[in-house]
Order: sequence, then C-alpha cells, then structure tokens
Amino acid sequence: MNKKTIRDVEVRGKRVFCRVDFNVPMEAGAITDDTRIRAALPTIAYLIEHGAKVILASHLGRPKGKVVEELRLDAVAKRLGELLGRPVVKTDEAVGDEVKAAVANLHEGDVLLLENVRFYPGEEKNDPELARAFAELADLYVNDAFGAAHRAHASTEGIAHHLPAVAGFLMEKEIEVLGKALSNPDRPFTAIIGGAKVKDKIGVIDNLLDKVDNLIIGGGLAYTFVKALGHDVGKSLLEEDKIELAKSFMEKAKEKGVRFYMPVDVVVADRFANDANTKVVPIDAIPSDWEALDIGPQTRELYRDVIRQSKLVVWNGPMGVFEMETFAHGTRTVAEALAEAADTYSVIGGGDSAAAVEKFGLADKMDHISTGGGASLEFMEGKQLPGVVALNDK
Ligand SMILES: Nc1ncnc2c1ncn2[C@@H]1O[C@H](COP(=O)(O)OP(=O)(O)OP(=O)(O)O)[C@@H](O)[C@H]1O
Ligand SMILES: O=C(O)[C@H](O)COP(=O)(O)O
Repeated sequence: MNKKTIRDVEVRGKRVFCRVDFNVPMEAGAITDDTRIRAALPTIAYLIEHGAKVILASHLGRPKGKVVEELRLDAVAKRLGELLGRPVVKTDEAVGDEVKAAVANLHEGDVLLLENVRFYPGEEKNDPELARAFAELADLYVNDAFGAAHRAHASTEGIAHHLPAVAGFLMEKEIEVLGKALSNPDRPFTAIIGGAKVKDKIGVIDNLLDKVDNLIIGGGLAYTFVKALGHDVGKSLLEEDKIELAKSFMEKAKEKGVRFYMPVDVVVADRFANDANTKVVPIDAIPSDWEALDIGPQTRELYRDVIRQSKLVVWNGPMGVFEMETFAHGTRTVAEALAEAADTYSVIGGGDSAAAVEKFGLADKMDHISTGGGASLEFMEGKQLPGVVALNDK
C-alpha cells in the first residue's frame, strides 16, 4: 500500500482520532456479532501500547443525522472494554464541550469512544465544519474503518484534510490482501459470484473478467444467465432487462479465455419456504411454476473441483437461499471446499458470504474475511475508496 500507516508516525503523547467501523449487528440492545470490534483491536492495542491518547469514532446503523436511542454506542463501548481488559470512556456526543473536556482528561494509553457520528447531519454530507470540529480534537487521524472507506463522510474523508492522516492495521491488511488478489494474483485465480441481483454485481463481474482464470456463477443472479442461454427459469429470480448484459459477460469471458461456470443442475421448490416441496432438475428443465433456490449436487461437485484446483479464490455472494437450511447446501459446499483446500488462498468479500461462513463455523479456516460489505464490493469493482485516497502517501 502506498499510504502511510501508524508505523510511519510518532503517536506517543498525541491525541489520535481513530475512525473505526463498529457498525455491528444488534438485537434488542445486544451485540450479536462482535467481529468488527475484534478486527480493530490490533490498531487500538498498538495505540495504547505506544502511549497515544485514543479517541475512537464510529457510525452504527443509519440514523440519518438524528439521535436514535437504540443506535447509541454504549453497548459497543462496554464490549470493547471487555475485549481490551481496560476501561473505555464513552461520551454521549461526538463533538462539543462534553467531548472536549473528556479529551482534555485523557492520559497516555487511555481510550475514549465518541457517540455515533451519524447522529450529526454533517457526517454523511461530509460537512467541512463537522470535519474541522473532529480534527480540532486531535493531533493525528488514523483510519481503520475499511468497512466505511467507500463513504466520503466527515469522519472518514473530510477530517483527513485537516490532520496528518494514516491507515490503521485493519485498513492496511484489507487493502493489501484485496489489492494483491486483484493486481498480482496467484493462479489459477477463481472468482465466485452469487447473491441475489445481477444489477448489484455488474461492476464486479466486469472488472473480474479482466483478471480471473475461472468465473463461477451461483445464487439468484445465475438465472438471468440461464435465461440468456435460452433456458426457461420458471419462477426463479430473473432480471429481464439484464439478459443482454449477461450475454455480453459470457461473450467477454470467451474473448478473454476465462472459463465461465454456471449451474448444471439446481434445487427447485414449489414455494419460497424451508418446508417447500423440492426436487433436483437439470438446468434446462426448470418447471414453469417452480423456482430454483439452490445449486444442485452435480454443480456442487463441479464447483468444489474448480476451487480445489485454484491457488486463489475470491468469493462474494451465496449460492442459494442459505438462510433456509433446505437451500443452504450449495453455499455450505463452497465454504467447505475453501476450508479444505490447503493450497488455495481464500478471500471472502464480506456481507452475506461472510455471514454464511460464520454460520457454518468455518470462519477460522478462511485466509481472509473482509470486514467490508459495500466497501469490498466497490474495491473489487476497481473503484477508488475515498477514505483511502484521503490518507497521506508514503
Ligand atoms: N436462488 C436464489 N433465489 C433467490 N434468492 C437467492 C438465491 N440465491 C441466493 N439468494 C439470496 O441472495 C441474498 C444475498 O444476495 P445479495 O446480493 O443481497 O448480497 P450479497 O451477494 O451477499 O452481497 P454482499 O456480500 O455485498 O452483502 C441472500 O439473502 C440469499 O438468500
Ligand atoms: O456495514 C457496512 O457495510 C459499513 O459499516 C457501511 O455502512 P453503510 O452502508 O450504512 O454506509
């Protein structure tokens, strides 16, 4: 990475404004998955050990510029304190007199967590006044919020124009791993693209076709490709207006010599339910009043073989409706194949695929699970992330 990191600057005695992505899933006030908090620990621990006065800032959810009581960061501060094994001070504001006083009270190695930055309308507008107010709290800006790096907001982008600005360890690792995959991949390089909608993955598929040896398609978006091949898809997910685009992707794959893998059989259901009637049918025999909700057993074995023979696999999006056990087999097979393939470096592109790997208990068998959903998608599309661009060059 050509950006400075916390290793390149002196942090001792400095007030460090560290943007993290503590946008964790919550249910009834309790954190249901603290992966993102854990992922930021190396940076926070480094700052503590090196005598910084640590000011953490994050968003949680989408409160749209207003205070939403359920989206306060108190539970996050508590969890962070448990993980660090030391107290974390939490303010009820992210700027203003209460915050200034709390910052003035910090000693070297102390940790303060500000309130949800999205309670302020200026955050998402990247308001220069709010960015300046954040910057006035600190001597140095550290961005470790890879998950929010695709947002040009006051605490992710604006603030970087007012202070020396460097990356934290999580940001560095995400950019290095995903960047290496896209610019200098070990081969054979395979991308697995699933999920619901072609339209959300257009940029990713287009960009990856310039780089991969194998492209595997699964999930709901596969059926627009199946239709493009001239088969009926019954009631399966279909984006009529993307059929031509799907054809053009298959042509591009041929031109580029990319092997393009599509389901050869599927699990169809008579309704969208875990206890629906199901059967396995060849891809050219989907009954008109049934819908395909998972890849079939032959496809699972085919995809497993391709994974086994790959040196690098990037995976984004489930192979079926994995939230329902009946249609989770395809997604589980891909996850297991990645877990088993010792010579295959596996990169999980965040979002639902990361949730699936977690659900199957295979997270620790993957080489890299991105903490970014939208951010990792935009990165894989080849887009510049504003939160990274704004940091100081080496
Ligand atoms: N055959 C299918 N029919 C209908 N829905 C499907 C099918 N296969 C997968 N899905 C659904 O797709 C959803 C995930 O797709 P989506 O595009 O929203 O996210 P994603 O691809 O995981 O992206 P990200 O990883 O960025 O969150 C899942 O909820 C899953 O149930
Ligand atoms: O969950 C995420 O992908 C990040 O925290 C960004 O959240 P956002 O999509 O609400 O900007």
